[in-house]
Amino acid sequence: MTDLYSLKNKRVFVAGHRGMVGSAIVRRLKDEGCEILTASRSELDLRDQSGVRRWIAERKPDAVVLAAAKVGGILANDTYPADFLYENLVIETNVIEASFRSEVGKLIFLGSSCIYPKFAPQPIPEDALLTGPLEPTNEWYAIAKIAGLKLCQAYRRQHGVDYISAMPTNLYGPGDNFDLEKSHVIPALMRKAHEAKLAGEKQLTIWGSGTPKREFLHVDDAADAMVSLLKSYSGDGHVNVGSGEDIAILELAKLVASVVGFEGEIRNDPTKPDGTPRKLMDVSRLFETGWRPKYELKTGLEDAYAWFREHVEKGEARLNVA
Ligand SMILES: NC(=O)c1ccc[n+]([C@@H]2O[C@H](COP(=O)([O-])OP(=O)(O)OC[C@H]3O[C@@H](n4cnc5c(N)ncnc54)[C@H](OP(=O)(O)O)[C@@H]3O)[C@@H](O)[C@H]2O)c1
Ligand SMILES: C[C@@H]1O[C@H](OP(=O)(O)OP(=O)(O)OC[C@H]2O[C@@H](n3cnc4c(=O)[nH]c(N)nc43)[C@H](O)[C@@H]2O)[C@@H](O)[C@H](O)[C@@H]1O
Repeated sequence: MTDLYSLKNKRVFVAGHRGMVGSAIVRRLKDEGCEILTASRSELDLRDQSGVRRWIAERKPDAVVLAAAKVGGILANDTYPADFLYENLVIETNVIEASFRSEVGKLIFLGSSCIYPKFAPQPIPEDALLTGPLEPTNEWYAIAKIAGLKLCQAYRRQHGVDYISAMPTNLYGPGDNFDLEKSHVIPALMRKAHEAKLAGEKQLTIWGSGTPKREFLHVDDAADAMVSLLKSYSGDGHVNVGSGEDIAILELAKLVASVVGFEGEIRNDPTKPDGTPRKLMDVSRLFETGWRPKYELKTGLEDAYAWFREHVEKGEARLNVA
């Protein structure tokens, strides 16, 4: 990738620095020689418009990474539609507008692969956006994320600012949310397999039919891609960020079980939703820059499980989230 924007000696605000993605971006940015600005939620609630305007005006970052959001898996998205739509809309509008007011030159907004239609062509190219109905379990979150990427595009077109958007696929890794009801599939299955192994249980239950396919990316690879885009991408269109490979949920469950060392039976719970049948993104726009992920799924899962075991023993893993 050719660098167009240097982060050296820049002041970079990472919104959401305590989350899985934000903390990975902070780790990755340490190689860039920049000053990293952060604010905990108690210091700055990103839903507070005047607070966000004031905080950004006082700190004057050069660049902003917008990795703060209300995030959850399929059931959380389906259960709390108002929270997922309202909180995400307000966080992104506050941060993007306040950044523009304070003359922040560069901003990267993080969306999600759920922005695409439920039955989009596979692999999903960036131009599949707004070509069909969304997956009902996460349409609220998807609409907020579409608004966020459109807001970046609108500020770019009207005001000429260099605000870009990345759409990451399903992510996993250190710092994930392991709440059994509100998490994504990998942390949920990892915790279920770990607890079943410790308890000597003979069965583990996965949600839905096990047939949906998903694409996964280790969060450190995602953070590396985001920082690469921040330095080298300056386009009007959003960029898919993924591994380019997908796997059926039942196969994923078997892989997680083998990484954890759970040898029992895997059962289905058909009362839980499957969600979209397949969500593999076309990552050629990103791969054309030369960027590639470093983790294979199995080695990424081993890394994530090593992190989980260490932190669950110390009481530092997120097992119950609000
Ligand atoms: N995880 C995935 O599979 C995935 C996939 C695609 C895209 N993404 C995107 O990546 C970004 C980060 O996701 P993540 O997985 O890192 O989620 P996460 O672990 O839940 O982190 C979200 C972060 O946002 C912060 N936050 C939320 N509401 C806030 C508020 N009102 N004020 C201040 N801070 C607030 C949280 O603060 P607290 O620590 O105080 O709660 C947390 O630090 C999101 O934009 C998400 O859409 C994630
Ligand atoms: C990246 C995120 O993807 C999310 O969709 P989505 O891929 O279905 O998110 P997940 O919650 O990871 O679920 C992926 C698939 O795994 C199945 N699954 C099996 N067992 C489990 C389990 O124990 N927990 C969970 N959570 N799933 C499980 C689930 O039914 C679904 O088919 C969106 O709701 C968000 O908006 C976001 O975009």
